Amino acid sequence: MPSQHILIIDDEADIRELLEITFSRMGLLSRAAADLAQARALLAEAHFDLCLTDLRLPDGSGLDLVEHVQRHHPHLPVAVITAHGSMDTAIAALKAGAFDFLNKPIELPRLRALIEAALKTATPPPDAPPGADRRATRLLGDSPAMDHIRATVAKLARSQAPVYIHGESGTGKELIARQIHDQSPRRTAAFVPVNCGAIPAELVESEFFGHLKGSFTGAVADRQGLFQAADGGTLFLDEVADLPLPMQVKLLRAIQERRIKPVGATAEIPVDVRLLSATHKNLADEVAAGRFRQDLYYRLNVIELLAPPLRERRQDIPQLAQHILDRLGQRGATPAPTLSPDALECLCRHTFPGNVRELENILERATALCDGDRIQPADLRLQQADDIRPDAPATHAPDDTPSLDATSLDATLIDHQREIIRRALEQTRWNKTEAARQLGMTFRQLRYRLKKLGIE
Ligand SMILES: Nc1ncnc2c1ncn2[C@@H]1O[C@H](COP(=O)(O)OP(=O)(O)OP(=O)(O)O)[C@@H](O)[C@H]1O
Repeated sequence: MPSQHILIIDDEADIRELLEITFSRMGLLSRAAADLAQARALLAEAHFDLCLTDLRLPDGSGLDLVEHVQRHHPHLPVAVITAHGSMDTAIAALKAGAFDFLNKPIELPRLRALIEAALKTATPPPDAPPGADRRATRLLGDSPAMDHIRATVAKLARSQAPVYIHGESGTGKELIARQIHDQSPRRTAAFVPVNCGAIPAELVESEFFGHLKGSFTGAVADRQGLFQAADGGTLFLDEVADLPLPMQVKLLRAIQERRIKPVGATAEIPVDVRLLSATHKNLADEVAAGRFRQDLYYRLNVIELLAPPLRERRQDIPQLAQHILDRLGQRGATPAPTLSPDALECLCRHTFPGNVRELENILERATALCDGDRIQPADLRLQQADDIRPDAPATHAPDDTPSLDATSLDATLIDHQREIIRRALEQTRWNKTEAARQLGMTFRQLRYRLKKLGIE
């Protein structure tokens, strides 16, 4: 990469020299500035591919430079050098838009990894390797909220900062995380999603960090953990609020040190992983309740992104519905039916407690149930679906369960409800609180419905 230029900003001459020598060994050109004023002047006169700045400078802070670059050279990545252990300043720099940070004393392998990653962000990301699995759908939607999310995703893809995505279930948090990865220079390495709530507490450490053969009963062979699987790529911690407290401590350490220790190993292994996390819970409340460590919260929540509920961006519904129907058509033997204008209007009025995932379920069911090639309002079964809305009043106390009246609720729908609820229960290993959440209803409403449908 002989033509790439790096701007070094540090007031200590020997650090400038060390960096210049390192870069020239990497085949990179560099120029150095001793303070902010010199740096600004150099930025105005020459083109750079990366800035590396100390935070404490004689005429201001490296954060001022991060802000200056954000404003005047928004595509130029800036990394900051921070004093060892000063995590607060590192986080402030990431929030201000720094691409990444480097602790003093500078470790050369880490410096090289940072430079390589930064220079990749400065050039357009390569195409995915042939045969790569392009699972992720595009983020669809015409609403200003989705425009904002797409623009933010494009910006965040250029940074290494941890991003915390929150929003109701089914709003597209995982899809957003995939998009950040897919648009980032890490896209040729793995995107590894993990549902933190689904791993038994006693196996979490081994799942995350791997283990050596014989390190515990059942460890019959060496096994790589999720951090190693995501090395060079992105680890997506879904439902991060469900991580057991002892594991939270270990995760924090792994993030800060950028090293992990497999269970049973004596030596640590360096890892280069970008962390994205999500939960439908309010993580700040979890911290206040003592269920989530504040220091880890602070470390994961460097940049926060909200996935808004579908009812707040109803104008996205037609495009999403069309996309879902097209996909169903590609999967099935016959083309998917189309929505009648009335059916579309009904969808646009629905509240979607289960968000886009609920829209997918409604359309899949309607495709199976409709006559001919047109979905009519009745095929959507929205009345009944609204019946299980979280905000729908719980009209029946669990103990005055009404008898099933086949005339008011047709048999197909009952079977369907039974199947949806049973699937949710199986997915959550019969955790009713979690199943109720996934279904977008209260625990009381689920209990009532279980009785009514005779599931126990
Ligand atoms: N903007 C969107 N464009 C296209 N598809 C979307 C969009 N948002 C969500 N989806 C689709 O909706 C489904 C649910 O999305 P996803 O799994 O990302 O939600 P989530 O918020 O992570 O849910 P949970 O909190 O339950 O894990 C997926 O099939 C996803 O592809």
